[in-house]
Amino acid sequence: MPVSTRSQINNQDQNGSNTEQRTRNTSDQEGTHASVPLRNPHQGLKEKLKALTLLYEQQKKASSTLRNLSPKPEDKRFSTNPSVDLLSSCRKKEKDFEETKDSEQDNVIKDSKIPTVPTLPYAMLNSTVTRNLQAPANDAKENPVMDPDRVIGFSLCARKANVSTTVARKLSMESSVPQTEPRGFLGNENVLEVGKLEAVYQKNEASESRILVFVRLRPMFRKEREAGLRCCVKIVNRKDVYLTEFANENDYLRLKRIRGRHFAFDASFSDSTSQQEVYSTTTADLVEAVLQGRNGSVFCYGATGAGKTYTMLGTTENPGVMVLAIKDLFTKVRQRSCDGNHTVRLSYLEVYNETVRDLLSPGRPLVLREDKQGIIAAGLTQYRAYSTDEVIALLQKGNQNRTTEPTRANETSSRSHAILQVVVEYRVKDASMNVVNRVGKLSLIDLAGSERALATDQRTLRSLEGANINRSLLALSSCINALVEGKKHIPYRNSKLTQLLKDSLGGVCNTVMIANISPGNLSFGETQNTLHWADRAKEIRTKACEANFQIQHLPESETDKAKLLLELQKENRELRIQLARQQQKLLTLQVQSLAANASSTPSSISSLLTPNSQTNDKRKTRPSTLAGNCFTPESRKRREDDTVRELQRTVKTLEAEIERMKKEHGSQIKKKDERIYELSRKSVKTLGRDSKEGTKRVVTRASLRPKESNIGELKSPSHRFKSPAPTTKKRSFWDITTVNSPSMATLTNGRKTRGCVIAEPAVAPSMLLQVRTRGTEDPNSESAASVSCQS
Ligand SMILES: Nc1ncnc2c1ncn2[C@@H]1O[C@H](COP(=O)(O)OP(=O)(O)OP(=O)(O)O)[C@@H](O)[C@H]1O
Repeated sequence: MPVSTRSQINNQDQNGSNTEQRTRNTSDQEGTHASVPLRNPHQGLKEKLKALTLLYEQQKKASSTLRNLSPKPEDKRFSTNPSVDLLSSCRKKEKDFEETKDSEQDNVIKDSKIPTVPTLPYAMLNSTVTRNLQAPANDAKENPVMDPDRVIGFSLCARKANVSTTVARKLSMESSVPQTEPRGFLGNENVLEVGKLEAVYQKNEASESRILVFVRLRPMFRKEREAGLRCCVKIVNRKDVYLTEFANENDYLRLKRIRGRHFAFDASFSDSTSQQEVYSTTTADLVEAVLQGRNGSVFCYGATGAGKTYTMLGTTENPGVMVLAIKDLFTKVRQRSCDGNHTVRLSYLEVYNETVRDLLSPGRPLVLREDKQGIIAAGLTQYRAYSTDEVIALLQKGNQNRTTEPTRANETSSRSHAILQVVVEYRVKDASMNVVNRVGKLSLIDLAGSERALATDQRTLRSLEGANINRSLLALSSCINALVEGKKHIPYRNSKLTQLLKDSLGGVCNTVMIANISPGNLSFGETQNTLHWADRAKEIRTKACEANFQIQHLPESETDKAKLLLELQKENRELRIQLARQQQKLLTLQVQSLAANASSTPSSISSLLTPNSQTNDKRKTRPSTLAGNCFTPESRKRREDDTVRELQRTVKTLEAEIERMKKEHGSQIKKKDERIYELSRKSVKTLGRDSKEGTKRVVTRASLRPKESNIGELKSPSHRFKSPAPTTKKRSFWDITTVNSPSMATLTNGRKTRGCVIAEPAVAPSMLLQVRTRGTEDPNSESAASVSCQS
């Protein structure tokens, strides 16, 4: 029985073997010629074997090409066998690729939209091992292939890495990275541009938001190095994380086996990255967004001892994200305080063994409630903070209250999840006097470490804590899973932690996750776990984060009041300015009038007082002197003093004059009274005689007074009923002066103003002076006295 058929032979023919062709022809010929000899029944199998051998040799060639690539010295720690140093081979491939940028690889990348650097070596490997490419994606994650070259196993992981990288890159590139960017990842452009992340945030704000995921590798401790631990994590290009699993030393069969995985994140920080760099790449933009009324969350996730607390809190010398964010926040608030009122309030709580506790004022456990703002811890203290120092003091106080215990894995292990919440409220009045209220909330979360019971402690309390920590982290991972899968129900209620993180994960929030990992190969399991969840978290989409604006429309009456208040304040300001101007003017006028008085008053007064023309002449020169030395401070003061002295002298003279006149007046009145008395006596005698003649006449003192028709018209009624003596006494100096003035006839009311007196021509000596002169001449002269008395 012929085993092989024509079709089989044809198939083999397609493989192109001349020998086979010849054999087939021979057999055909043999077949056509009468007696068909019996074929060897194993012939077909042999041919098959040949073809397979050929294929095998081809594959072997391809893998030997890879093996020939020499490893770089710094990568040796990743490999027990230099010939299979995966990372170094990848590097070499990358380098080769750089040199032949325009080669077919570009086309592959273009077609498949696979980023260049990390994918290239794997792409090549994948093309070599086509079978692996067809493997289902799910298997690819952890699919060590036991192959003589062992590289294939990594290539499978790498294929998955390609997938994840593609997802990550797509997300990043969608928003910020230009399409030509992949080449930039090749070594030269290692520096991660923070601006790109800003663009991601902006994109997030615009439509949908996704969680940004960062990875931070902690440095290896000396203790770990001394214990012979090897570093299983390598960070390349500030984005890609290569995780290598070394075989167990006791597993002799798999001693040379290496498994690995590749991950890509928004940014990955190596063990030498500074705290400031971590802060500015991950959180600085969130702080800015919070000030604009958006919510932001940063949480650290990772195994115990991986550096979460170090990243969030840091040390005194190297403060962490919490401290740097608060500092930045206050700096920005101070810069903007001129255009509104900012209020910063903060609270600090921990979730320990599924109970929520206030770290700033410890007491009874708090109850979580859901209201319009989301989940809140009822009774949580909110401190109003005014400065960074105050916040740092509060943080220290809170940390003292936080539960930490030494475990086998970490000497200062945090046994609780700590959440620092900073609420920034910004109030400002817009043009229409409405109060605009913006509220932004920043949550900074330091999670407790996920751990294995063995890694920490076996004691009861510690294991209980560990179980609770793990339970809440498990709940967190369930939520992440549900969110990634787009499920309707997200099991937030499974733990207190997820309830508190509800806003950050699925709410209206910009969220950042920092996955902390340890470098030691002993922590491979935890590191892989952390990276797995971090990779998953990248796919979580939160709701578009819009600014929390609240506009409070004031009632009309309030608006009117506010407007009125503003108007009044404006008016008040203007009036104050006017007043200041007027006061200045007044001061100038006073100075001028003082100067004018200094020049005119003494001369006029003295002209009134002294008829001496010499004195007048002397004084008349003053104005010219004043005009000459126009207000030099010394001369002005001197002149003012002179004026004052002169005025004082004049006043004294006038007072003396008045006294003298009073005396004279008194004596004249006395004389008059005596005369009246005499006259009345005489008239009584005459009356006596008249009565004898039959006529009765009543004589009063007033009737005896001389007629005062010329001035009596304007006398007050009291004048009529008072005795002459007091009336005369009451008359003032000015009345005397005016009455005696010769120009009196020209005055309407018989009264002169003070100005008129001063304006009296100096040449006409006043009556007062005449009186004095006459008085001096003949003080007892009756006629003179009577004239003055009449006045
Ligand atoms: N980037 C780093 N640079 C220097 N030291 C670090 C770094 N990260 C962590 N460490 C150190 O590692 C130790 C453990 O870190 P840390 O306490 O932050 O871990 P953790 O993840 O918070 O652990 P746990 O979950 O148990 O609280 C600390 O002594 C810390 O100072």
